[in-house]
Amino acid sequence: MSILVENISKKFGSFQALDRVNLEIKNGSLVGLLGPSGSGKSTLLRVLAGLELPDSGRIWLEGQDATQMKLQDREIGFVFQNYALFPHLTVFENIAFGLEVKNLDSLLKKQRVQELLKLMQLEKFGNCYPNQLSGGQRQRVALARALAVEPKVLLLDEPFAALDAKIRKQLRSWLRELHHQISVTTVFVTHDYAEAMELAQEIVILEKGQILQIGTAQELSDHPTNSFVEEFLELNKD
Ligand SMILES: Nc1ncnc2c1ncn2[C@@H]1O[C@H](COP(=O)(O)OP(=O)(O)OP(=O)(O)O)[C@@H](O)[C@H]1O
Repeated sequence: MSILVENISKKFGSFQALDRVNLEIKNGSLVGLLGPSGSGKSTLLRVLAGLELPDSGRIWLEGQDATQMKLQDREIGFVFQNYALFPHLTVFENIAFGLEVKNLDSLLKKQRVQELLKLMQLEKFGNCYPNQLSGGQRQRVALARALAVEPKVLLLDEPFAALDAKIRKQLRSWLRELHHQISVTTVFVTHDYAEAMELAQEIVILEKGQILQIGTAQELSDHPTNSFVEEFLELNKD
């Protein structure tokens, strides 16, 4: 699904979290929102999800005005930094939970969960409980649950931030491969330059609620259009 963000502004009290943001996200792309803490990345993602209403501007999903549409009507999967799995449900049940809202018969549901377990390389863990899994495995379960309903957009808010560097790196290449396989339009938030560089086809740099530059990793590092981008990329290189 394509996404068009048109002149979106959002204030919290007197704080301008988003300031006239315009952004076009093509169907099937993998886009990273990158910027320092407080730059508005999560707010933009939450506005896309319908978890936050903008003060002004519009969100278009596949050409349809979705500005006032609720999360459950947007066909969006959302994954947060902390996996938020149900501890008393098995991996299988956690993934199936996403399907409860759909009126599928139990055989189809079972098949869909099995497919997702396979896709996430978690076949062996269907009967385990979240506390028997590593952080990386839990985050894959969270992704599987988000994908269970076959969303048209996947929104990821710092999905790997709570994990250690090695696992984070593994999950990045795994997510890239997954996106290659399923091509669902994906927008992820990160403050990690390396993560954005390695994962995103297109990187959006935010600062103080505004988009400073949009480009591929190569374009940004070769031609930063202003000194903030240049310094931010330089500072966060390693
Ligand atoms: N619900 C809210 N109420 C009040 N202020 C908020 C709310 N949500 C976000 N903010 C403020 O808006 C600013 C932007 O927040 P946001 O979470 O979008 O930034 P971010 O770029 O994702 O930062 P971080 O990397 O630290 O998560 C922050 O200063 C935050 O305190």
